[in-house]
Amino acid sequence: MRKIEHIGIAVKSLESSNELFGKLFGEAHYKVEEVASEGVNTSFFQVGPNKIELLEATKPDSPIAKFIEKKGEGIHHIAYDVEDIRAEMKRLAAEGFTLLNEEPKKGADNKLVCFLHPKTTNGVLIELCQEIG
Ligand SMILES: CC[C@@H](C(=O)O)C(=O)SCCNC(=O)CCNC(=O)[C@H](O)C(C)(C)COP(=O)(O)OP(=O)(O)OC[C@H]1O[C@@H](n2cnc3c(N)ncnc32)[C@H](O)[C@@H]1OP(=O)(O)O
Ligand SMILES: [Co+2]
Repeated sequence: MRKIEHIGIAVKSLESSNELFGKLFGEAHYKVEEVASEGVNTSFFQVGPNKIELLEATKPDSPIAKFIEKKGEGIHHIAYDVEDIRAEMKRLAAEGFTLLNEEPKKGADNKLVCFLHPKTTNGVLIELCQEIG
């Protein structure tokens, strides 16, 4: 893993959170993207070298809707940039981590992604991201 690619934050309303985080960071989000396969609307902020992803549920069975119902709004996952996602998935599976998808899937912002079950990572949902070249 090379660096943190983004931190994902679950929010109830993308519109009001875009305003809030825009004020916080002193700069507006640079992108909004729906990822229908995940049941989410996302927006992205660049804060110096760091990227923040806000996530709003688009359907009741979205992971974000379920997370907010149980834990409320807040940090939902940490995503790490990897060079070769398939190699990293193979390495982590061999180390005993539970992968939530067997094949990389299309994420937001031009990435292939894979998630690790938080039960195997001390309660933190981890996302692997590889830039689609
Ligand atoms: C926009 C695309 C992409 C990107 O490009 O960046 C994204 O970031 S998409 C983000 C949304 N997608 C996902 O989160 C996909 C991966 N998540 C899942 O597959 C599921 O959410 C899950 C982690 C397997 C949990 O699903 P499920 O078992 O159906 O839900 P429960 O609500 O029953 O939770 C079980 C258990 O897990 C705990 N949990 C759930 N989410 C998280 C989390 N984000 N961080 C930490 N823990 C989490 C939940 O609290 C339950 O624990 P217990 O109550 O103790 O059993
Ligand atoms: Co993410």
